Amino acid sequence: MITAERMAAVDENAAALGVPRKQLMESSGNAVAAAVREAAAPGDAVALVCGRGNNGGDAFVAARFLDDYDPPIHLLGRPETISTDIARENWAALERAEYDTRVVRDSRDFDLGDPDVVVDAMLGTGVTGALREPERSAAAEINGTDATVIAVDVPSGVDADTGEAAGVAVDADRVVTFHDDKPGLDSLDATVTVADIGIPETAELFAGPGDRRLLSRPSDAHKGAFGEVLIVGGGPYTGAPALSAQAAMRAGADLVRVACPRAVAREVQSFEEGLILRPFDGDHLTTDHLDHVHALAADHDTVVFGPGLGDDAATLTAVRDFLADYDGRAVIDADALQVVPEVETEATLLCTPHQGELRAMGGPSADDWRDRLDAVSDFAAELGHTLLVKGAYDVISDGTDARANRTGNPGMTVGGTGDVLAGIAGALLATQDPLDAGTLAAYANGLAGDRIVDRQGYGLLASDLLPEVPRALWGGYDE
Ligand SMILES: NC(=O)C1=CN([C@@H]2O[C@H](COP(=O)(O)OP(=O)(O)OC[C@H]3O[C@@H](n4cnc5c(N)ncnc54)[C@H](O)[C@@H]3O)[C@@H](O)[C@H]2O)[C@H](O)CC1
Ligand SMILES: [K+]
Repeated sequence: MITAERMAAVDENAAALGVPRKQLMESSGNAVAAAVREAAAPGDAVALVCGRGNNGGDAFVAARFLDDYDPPIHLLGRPETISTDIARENWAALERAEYDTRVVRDSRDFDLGDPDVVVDAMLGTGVTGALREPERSAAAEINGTDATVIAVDVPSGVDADTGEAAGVAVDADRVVTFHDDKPGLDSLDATVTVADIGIPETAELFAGPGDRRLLSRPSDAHKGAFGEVLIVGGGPYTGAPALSAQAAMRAGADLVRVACPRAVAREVQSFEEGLILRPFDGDHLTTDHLDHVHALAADHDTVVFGPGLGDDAATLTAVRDFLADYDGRAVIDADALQVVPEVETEATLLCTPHQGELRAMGGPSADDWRDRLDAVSDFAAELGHTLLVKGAYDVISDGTDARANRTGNPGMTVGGTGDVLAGIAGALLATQDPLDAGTLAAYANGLAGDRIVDRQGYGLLASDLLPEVPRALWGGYDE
C-alpha cells in the first residue's frame, strides 16, 4: 500500500536515479492499453476521456497502443491548459500523428457516443475536492452508460488515500493502478490491478530528494510549525550538546534548549550565543536532576538524550529512570543507547547507534547492507523502537518498514558528525514519524557532508555541516 504523498516522493526519487516521469507515463499508458484489450472484444468501440493532468497523459500514451480500436480521445478543456509538460508532449504527439483527438471546451460539447469500453483518465491522485465542470457532467455521463469503465490509477473524483469522494465520482468496473495498491481502492466495488511501471526498488528503499517533500507538509499535530527540542547532554564533553543543539536549530526547530550540568554550562554556551541553557547542578547527570529534566521535557515536543553525557554509572541510571517515566518522543544517542534494551518505556524512541553501539545494545551485525536491512528491522521490532544504524549505508527501520541512506562519505568519520545527526533527527521527530525523521535526518546530514567534500575535499569538521543543513533539507542543490 502506498499513499499519494509517498508515491510523489518515490516518483521524484526515481527521477533523481535517472528514470524520469515521462518514462513511467509510457509504462502506465501501456498498462492501461493492455487492460482495454483484455476488456474489449475485437471491433468493440473504445473511448478515452481525459483530464488535463498526468492522469490524462497516461491515456494519451494508451491511445498509441490502441490503434486497432481507433478510439476517440476526448480532452476535457483546452490543450493550452494541460498542466504538465509530459502530458502536453504526449497530447501534441497525438495531434501530429492524426489520432482522433476531440477537444471538449464545455460540458455541453461532450458527446461520449455509445462505447463498449470507456477509459476514465480525467483525474488521478491530483484531485482536490468535488469534481468541477466539465469533469462532473462527464462522470455522470460515463456512469450512465452500459460500457465497461476502466479507471486509470483511481476512479476520477475518488481520493486515493481514503476511498472517499467529495461529490459525484466515476463508478468504475476496473481500476489499473500503478506501482502499488492505494489505501482508498480497497473499499471500492471494482476489480483493481496493480501495474508495474518500472520504478526501481531503490527509489523507495533509498532516501532521496523526494523524501524532503514531507517537510513542506504543515503538521497540525503539534504546536508551532516545527516544534521545540530539548537537548539533554554534556558533562564530560561540551562540544557534543552544542553541536546537537545547533543542528536542531539549522533543521528548523522553533526553539531549542539545552539541559546540561552547571559546571560546563558556560563552555557549552560559548559555542553559540543563540543557545538557550537550562543547567542543572553538578558536573554530570544523576537521578537528583530528574525532576528538573522531566519538567523541561514536558514543555518540548522532542528530547535528544545523550550527546556528551558520558557513561558514568549514575548518569546511565538517570537515563534509565527518566525513560521509564517518559511517554514523549526522544532521540537516543551515544552512551545513553546502552540502557534502551533494558528499559520498559511508553516513550517513542528513535535510537541512532553506529554499528559498534548497535552490537553493544545486543543488536545484530551484518556486512552487507541488504542483510543489515532485515536484521535491523527484526531488532527494531524486538525493541519496539525505531533504529537509525549509521554506516556507509545507513539503515533505518521502525520494525515494519526499512529504508537505507547512502549519502555521506568517509570524511564524516570525524568526531561530532553523529551529534549533528542526532540534533537534526530531534528537530524532525517533532513533526514527522520516527521512520521518516530518521531517514530524512540521515539523508540531509550525509548530503551536507557530500557538498562540503565536493567543494573543499576532505578535512571536514562536524561544525562545517551546520550551515549546510538547511539547504540539504530544503533543496537548492542541483541533484
Ligand atoms: N508514479 C506515478 O504514480 C505516476 C503517475 N502518473 C499518473 O499521474 C497521475 C497524477 O497526475 P497529476 O498531474 O498530479 O494529477 P491529475 O491528473 O490527477 O489531476 C490534475 C489536474 O486536475 C485538476 N483538478 C484537480 N482537482 C479537480 C477537480 N476537483 N475537478 C476538476 N479538475 C480538478 C487540476 O487542476 C489539474 O489540472 C496519477 O494518478 C497517474 O495516473 C504518471 O503518468 C506516471 C507516474
Ligand atoms: K482516473
